[in-house]
Amino acid sequence: MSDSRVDVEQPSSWEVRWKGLTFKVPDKTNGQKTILDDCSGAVRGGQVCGVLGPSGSGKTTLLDALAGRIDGSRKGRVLEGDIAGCERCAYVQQEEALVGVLTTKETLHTAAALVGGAAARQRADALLDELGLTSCADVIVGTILLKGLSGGQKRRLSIAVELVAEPKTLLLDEPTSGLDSASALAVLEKVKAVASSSAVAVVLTLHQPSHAAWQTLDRVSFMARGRVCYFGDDAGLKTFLASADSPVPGNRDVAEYVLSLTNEDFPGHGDVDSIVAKFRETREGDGVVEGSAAPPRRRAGFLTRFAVLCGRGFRELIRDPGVIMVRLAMYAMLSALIGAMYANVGDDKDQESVVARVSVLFYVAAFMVFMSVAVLPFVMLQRDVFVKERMNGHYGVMEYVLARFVVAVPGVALLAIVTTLLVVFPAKLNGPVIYGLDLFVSLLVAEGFMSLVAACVPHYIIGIALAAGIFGFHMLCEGFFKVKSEIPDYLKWGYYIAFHSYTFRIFMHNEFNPINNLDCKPFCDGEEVLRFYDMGDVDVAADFGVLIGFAVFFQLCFAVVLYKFHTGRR
Ligand SMILES: Nc1ncnc2c1ncn2[C@@H]1O[C@H](COP(=O)(O)OP(=O)(O)OP(=O)(O)O)[C@@H](O)[C@H]1O
Repeated sequence: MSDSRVDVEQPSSWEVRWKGLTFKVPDKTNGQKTILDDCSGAVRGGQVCGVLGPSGSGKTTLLDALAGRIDGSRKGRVLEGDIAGCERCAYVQQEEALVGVLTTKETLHTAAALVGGAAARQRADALLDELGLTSCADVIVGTILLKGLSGGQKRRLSIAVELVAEPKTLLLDEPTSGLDSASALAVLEKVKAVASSSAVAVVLTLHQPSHAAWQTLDRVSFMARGRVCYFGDDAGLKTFLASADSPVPGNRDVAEYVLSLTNEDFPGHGDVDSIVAKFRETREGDGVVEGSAAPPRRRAGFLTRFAVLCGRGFRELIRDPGVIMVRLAMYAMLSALIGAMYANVGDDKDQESVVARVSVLFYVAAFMVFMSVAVLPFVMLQRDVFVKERMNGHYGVMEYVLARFVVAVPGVALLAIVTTLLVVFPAKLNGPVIYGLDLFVSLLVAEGFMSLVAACVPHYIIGIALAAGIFGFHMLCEGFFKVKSEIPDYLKWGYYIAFHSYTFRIFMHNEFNPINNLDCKPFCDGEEVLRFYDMGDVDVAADFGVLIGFAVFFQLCFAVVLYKFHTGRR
């Protein structure tokens, strides 16, 4: 499909054109299911084309195909046809993917900063006005807890965000779904105005347009079971229907009539096969247009994009501190309880004290790191915004992953500091600095691991179950329940791949290495305790190196998974 895009000549005055689009997927019962069947159409810059049809008729799939978001290389699939004029297109999908804590103006200014240049910022300000968002410029988009923009305002903001980069073609999937008729009309009227003023070709899907909404459309395409029943303008539609022996009754709304005529799910529909056959005799969109390709989308440099993403991430963290605050409260509460339960244990030199110190260190290495699972739903929530922005060319994977990492560092540092203060000092353990650093690096590793899991699973419940299982295995292997030499050979790899092992080793060395004398039977000093736990050979610097290696490895894997699998292509 991608190669075939060059086969169609490019338009001079801007035009998006598709010809013979066919998409088939494997199907268990029939061998193959046709989702799009020889669909064609053309929309000029400044025009708005509405794609209508019953549910499941292939409207969204058509937009996906135009946006290049269908993976035709998957086994058993067929994707054929030619597309021109979508090289610089923006796609606004049905589900909004916006950052909830940013205001309307900030959202547009962030989009402008990612494009780069003063002109983009001016355009963002102009779009505020053009899309009727001035009155809500300082209102936040809205989160689960904080009410923000209305549905219609969010829809217009999503569109405005994409228009900042001056696309030539704008694809909108169901821009009016879930809106009342006045809001739906407002969205369509604004889109129509921007299309005219910026000469953007707009293709949008609609379900049941009101009469006023219908008037905003320059072109319409009716679809049924993946086939085009009609493509053209309003006047041509009536003529065509009359020629296809299905004239529009005088008392019927034309859009409503055609939708009932082509909806084969319910009784009373027309002969769709013959309407499609009739249209194919005379259809539009099969011609060839001449012209030149659009220049590529403008984008700020890598460092600017990285800085913008960092800025946005920190702003999110500060404005919506709920997640980090809940985590902080949990760490502080558990740490205070550990500190209280094991108060002054470091003053004692007996066997009980040795057992107690090892227990505290194991608990913190295992459970405090395990609590990083809380990161998972948060990463998954951000995933939709990432995919949308990446697909529309706002930024790439590397700057996104780097910025997420940088934004996570202060929160993780805070968790490590609070835990260290509330555990090490009341329990009078040794080496608070190394202890805190060990916990800090381990929590960063765990954050990276959880980000990777979040990128790999379709639902957070699966992710939490998976992470809990892996962390459980790590705890089992980290050298507490069974020391390294006692772990069966066939499971010894678990000790090495469990990053908890290195966290625990550093804790143990930090605690027991400085102890020169102990007042208990099996151990006369800290060295002996370490040897007992098979940790006589611990090299703290090397183990820190391994932990840092894990942190880098998980972030790289996270980037690779995002790059390969979160493309927005389906
Ligand atoms: N990759 C795919 N594999 C299997 N079936 C698919 C695939 N993509 C789309 N379909 C099927 O093709 C049909 C058309 O889907 P599409 O989402 O394009 O319809 P639609 O007209 O946008 O529907 P709605 O108005 O309800 O959103 C549906 O039956 C859908 O299940």
